[in-house]
Amino acid sequence: MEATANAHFSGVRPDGNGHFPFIESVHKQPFLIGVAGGTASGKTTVCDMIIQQLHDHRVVLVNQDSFYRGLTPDELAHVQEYNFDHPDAFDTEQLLDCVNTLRRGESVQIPTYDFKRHQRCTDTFRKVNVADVVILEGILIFHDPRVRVLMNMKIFVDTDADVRLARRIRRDTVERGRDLNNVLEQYAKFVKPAFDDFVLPTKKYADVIIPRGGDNHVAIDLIVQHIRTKLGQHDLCKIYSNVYVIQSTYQIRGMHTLIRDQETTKHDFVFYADRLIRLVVEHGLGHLPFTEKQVITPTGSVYTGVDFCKQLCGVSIIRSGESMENALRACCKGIKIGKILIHRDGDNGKQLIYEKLPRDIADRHVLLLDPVLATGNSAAQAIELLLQKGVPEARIIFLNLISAPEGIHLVCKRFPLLKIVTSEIDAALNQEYRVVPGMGEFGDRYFGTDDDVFW
Ligand SMILES: Nc1nc2c(ncn2[C@@H]2O[C@H](COP(=O)(O)OP(=O)(O)OP(=O)(O)O)[C@@H](O)[C@H]2O)c(=O)[nH]1
Ligand SMILES: O=P(O)(O)OC[C@H]1O[C@H](OP(=O)(O)OP(=O)(O)O)[C@H](O)[C@@H]1O
Ligand SMILES: O=c1cc[nH]c(=O)[nH]1
Repeated sequence: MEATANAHFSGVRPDGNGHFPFIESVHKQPFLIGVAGGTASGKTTVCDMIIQQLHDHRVVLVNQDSFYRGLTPDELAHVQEYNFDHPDAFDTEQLLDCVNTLRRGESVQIPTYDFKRHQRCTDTFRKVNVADVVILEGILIFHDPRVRVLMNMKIFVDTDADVRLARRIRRDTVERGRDLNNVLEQYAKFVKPAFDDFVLPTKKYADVIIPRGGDNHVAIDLIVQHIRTKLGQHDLCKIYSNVYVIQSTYQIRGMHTLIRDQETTKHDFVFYADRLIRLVVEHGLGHLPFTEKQVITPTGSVYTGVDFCKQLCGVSIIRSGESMENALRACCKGIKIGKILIHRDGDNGKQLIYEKLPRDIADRHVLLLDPVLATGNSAAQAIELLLQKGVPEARIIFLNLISAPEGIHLVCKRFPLLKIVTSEIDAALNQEYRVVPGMGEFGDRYFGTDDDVFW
């Protein structure tokens, strides 16, 4: 039963061992942020605030401190002479290995370091799972160019030396039970010179310098906004400025998880596909031109707002595109909706069979509706027809739920002026031109025309 459903939805058949070649998770590289700065500059506070504000994304923190090398018996005997602030005090090779493992989408075991014994805890590790964002934090995290080059964003926390010294004295005496004289001696002998020689020179690599550390709420808000924008951007959005992916949130990921799950019932599939379609439609409408409009409110005051674009229509690609019509009608009262039927001849060839479009379509902005962009052939046929009818390319907005990179390349190269608004970009097409991971045959799942499935 499951195998039937599996083979149907993904268009993939199991190999001789019963494995489905495309059933593997497709990972996206995490966004890597480096946070450097002098001792007790407030790096931890900055990281905590970023994590807190990115609450709807998975964020993991990796401290450079975890990669301190344990001291040898000889070094331990002369611990007062040991320079914990020198780059050699860290096992950077191991840090690099861990970061590369996380970038490959695998979880990793991070060592734990005992500040009291100056030793690694040999039997305790911290398991770090892959996440949307990985923050690397430490005084010398920008020192090694091999680590630096992996970072998507570099932040330097810049706090006055006297503030840092005061915090350090407090932390080391109160939290780490050290003697005040030792703390001051270590600071003068190692911490300060190493800051000048190794930490401060890495400030030039920072993309953002935060004065006053965790107290600087404005800087942290701006950083979080930037990270959010970057997280919502697929690499293809960087290549084609006319591709828009709606901002991913856990809410949206949850809906995608449901519609992509082969075990989701027709009822739930329709419910969650409809919710996502509504979001895509609202987002797409946001790309239409607005004109300024003033109204008088019941308090007699003037409110300066905007007026929605009037000359628009929808065009659905039969049959899956029809699933998007209700959402469009719900947002735009009385909107005209034309239809185009394209017949799939084999898997790659497309033939236009039927069209019924508003007569004045050339004067309208067109929202083209189809939940799946796979090879892009259906969309390209539909767009060609709209252009023949006189619709300017720049007035077409193509709305869909899932796009394959192949379809995006085809449509964007051929029609660079139109806009694509989608809710997720998938990994690829399989040999049968189905989107993977995908959601199977959208039309069959939405309209319940699949007899083989088990619901
Ligand atoms: N005495 C001693 N100092 C150590 C040891 N290991 C690390 N350090 C000190 O720990 C410091 C690194 O951590 P910091 O950047 O100050 O710590 P932090 O808590 O991340 O700092 P902020 O979050 O910026 O406040 C270095 O300056 C080292 O001198 C140790 O085993 N013994
Ligand atoms: O980018 P492409 O490779 O052209 O594939 C995408 C097309 O495939 C699906 O329609 P399908 O032909 O399965 O018909 P349906 O709408 O009746 O399900 C989908 O709704 C698109 O129209
Ligand atoms: O994966 C695909 C490809 C085309 N059409 C679909 O509905 N799904």
